[in-house]
Formats: sequence, structure tokens, C-alpha cells
Amino acid sequence: MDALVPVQSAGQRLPLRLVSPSLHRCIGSVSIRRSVSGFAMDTRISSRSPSQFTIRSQQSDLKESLGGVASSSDVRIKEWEVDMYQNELAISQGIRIRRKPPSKAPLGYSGPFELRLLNGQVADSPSNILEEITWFKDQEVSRMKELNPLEALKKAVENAPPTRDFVGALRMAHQRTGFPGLIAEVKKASPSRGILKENFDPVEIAQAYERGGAACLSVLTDQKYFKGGFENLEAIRSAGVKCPLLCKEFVVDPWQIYYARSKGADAVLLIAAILTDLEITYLLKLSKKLGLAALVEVHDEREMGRVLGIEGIELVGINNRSLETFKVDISNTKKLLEGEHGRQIREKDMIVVGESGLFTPDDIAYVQAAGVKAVLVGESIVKQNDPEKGIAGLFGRNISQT
Ligand SMILES: O=C(O)c1ccccc1NCC(=O)[C@H](O)[C@H](O)COP(=O)(O)O
Repeated sequence: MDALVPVQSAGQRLPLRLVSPSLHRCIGSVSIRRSVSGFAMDTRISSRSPSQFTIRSQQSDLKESLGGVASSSDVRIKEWEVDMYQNELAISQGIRIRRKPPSKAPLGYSGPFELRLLNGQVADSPSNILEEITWFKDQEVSRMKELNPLEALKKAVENAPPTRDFVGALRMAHQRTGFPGLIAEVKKASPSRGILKENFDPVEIAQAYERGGAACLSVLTDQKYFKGGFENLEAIRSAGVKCPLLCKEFVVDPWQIYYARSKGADAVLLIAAILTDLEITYLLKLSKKLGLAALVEVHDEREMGRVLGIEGIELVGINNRSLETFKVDISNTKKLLEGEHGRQIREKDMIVVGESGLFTPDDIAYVQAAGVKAVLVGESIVKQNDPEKGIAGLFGRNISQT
């Protein structure tokens, strides 16, 4: 059964019974403050499957909600259950990536998850690179939030220069050149390929991409796995590059959307493999509210089906690289655009972005014939001594304005 969650603002309290009858039964008629952001949202969520964003609580909030009588072990148990519900929701949507390392049930736990715990063994090391990155991101974001509290970020965003039209730039480039609009990636390294470019000057590369006819740029901001950084995003923006900028991050928390906006992004990436439908819906709304476009990335039919069921998505990326196994196969783009999914995409006039593994004019022609109107390319152009010429080589001709 679905429950309607009321529109709320920062600090207002969400009646717990609206999101989790089972938690409600356990702890009575209490409310939990939304901890992540105060963005008002009116949506329906499953009452059996609360979202991390909607019900994660501060320890003190929960203690207070329990009338000040709860012991810290009560609080730990409820927090742990919230995580378990979050996992349940993700699994029910076919999401294999766990957002956090599994933790043992708190001492003395006897609740709705007890039987499952007795039966199942859970691996406590990441199953693949995407899961590893996601677990790391969760902790990294907690640390970054302490240094950059949301309230300060909101003020910075209010005073930030306006965003540029990411989707419009792709459409225009497609019309102007007859080729898919290019999102050129500023990428120093990756987990699958290691270091791609030793002498890496992000601003120089961005300017070369712009001269070469890129419609938009993608800037990796993850430091640990891609040797990127938010300072690259800021530097490229400050250098006067006009192409709209995608902040290429692993978003697991709405705080990151505010942060990306404050650092000069025009668009953000939302990866369906790590986000539930409700999270995508919420992050999409938040991005729009902040003037950002959202590129929603899928890798398989199931994710494509989920994303097509979400209102308001304009930009869908099909990644030809499995972020779990690193296998790259550009026929993935074709496969996902065939049949009913392709029909729905055309009907909704969505822009599909073919991502990863594109090296030659034949590759571009192949994904264009499959139906993409944009491509996201990193390795094949960033590795060239002259990335501007790299773009001409990729398309088989000069696609700059001149
Ligand atoms: O590229 C990786 O190794 C990788 C590993 C784990 C998560 C994401 C990863 N890459 C992100 C991308 O999908 C690419 O940077 C982007 O699509 C460009 O791909 P390419 O043109 O093949 O460099």
C-alpha cells in the first residue's frame, strides 16, 4: 500500500507511520526529521519501503522522538532497521549494489529482520568496483558535509552565477553538425584503465575540447578512483569555458547536488544502478530546482525500464561499460534502444547519450544509427596529444563551428 508523504520544509517532522507501519508498530506514534535536505517534495512512496533520504534520522532526533526515554541501544536498533529497509527497497527494484557495508544487528535485536539474519550469510567486502566506490562515497560525503554544512551551501548556491543549458547545447550541436552532440570527458584516470594522461592539465584539455566542437564537457570530480577533483570543475568554469559542465560523480546524497551546483556544475549524473526510483525522482526534482540538468545513467534493460517509469527525465545515458565487470560493448546501446523502450524514448523525445568505448567514426555511426543524439567520450580523445584533433579523428571530420 502506498502512503502519501506531505510536502515539508527543513526541520519539519515526518510522521513515521506514513513511511513505515512496521517501524511505527515498533516504536509508536513518533516522527523522524528528514535529515538530508529541506527540499519540499510531494510524492508517493511505498509504506513498506522507506527511503534513506526520507527516514534516516539523527540519533538525537530519534531519541527526542522517543520521548527522551529511549536508550542509545534503542536508537541504534532503529537506525539499523532503517538501513535494512533501505536495502530491501533497493533489492526489490533489482538494485544489486549495496549502499553501505552490511552491519551486524545491534546486540539484543529481535525484530522483523531477525529470521532473515539467522538464515542468510552476508558478504562484508564490496562485490565489485561500483559497490566499493559507493561505500567509499558514503563515508566521503559524511566527512565533506561536516566541512561544508548544507545551510552554507544553500547560501552559496543562491549567489552562484546562473547555470547554462546542458540539454539545449546537446540538441543544438546535433542540429548543427548532424552528428550526436559531444560530451567530452576531462578524465585523468579510471579504475579500468589506470592513468590515461600523465601531464594532465584540466583547463587546457577543456579549452581544446571546446575548440574541437564539443557541445558539453564532463568533468570527473572523484579523487580516489579517477584522480579528478572539484577544483578541476571550478578551474574550468573560472577559465571562461562556455560549454556547459557535467559534474561526473557518484551521487548518493542530495547534499552532493548542492555541492556540485556551488562548484560550477550545469548538470549532474544519477546512476540507476545505485539509486532507487524514489531517490532518482527526488534528486531529479532537486536538480531542476537548482537549475541543473540530470543525466540518468542505465546499463541494462531493467534499469532502462525503471527510468522510463520516472516522470521528468530528459536525458538518459546508456553506459556501454558495465561498472561492475568493466566489460565494454557498444552493442549495449543498440540493444537497449530496440523494441518498446526505444519506442517510448522516441515518443517522449528524450535525448539518449551513448557512453563509453567510442573510438572511431564507425563507432559514432553505429550508436547514431541505434538512436542516440549525444555521446559521452573520454579515453579516446583525452589520450591524444592534441585533444582538439582527437575530436576530429573521432568523428572523421572537423565538427567545430569553423
Ligand atoms: O571508466 C571506468 O573504469 C569506470 C569504472 C567504474 C565506474 C565508472 C567508470 N567510468 C565512467 C564512465 O562510464 C566513463 O568515464 C565515460 O562513459 C567515458 O568512457 P570512455 O570514453 O570509455 O573513457
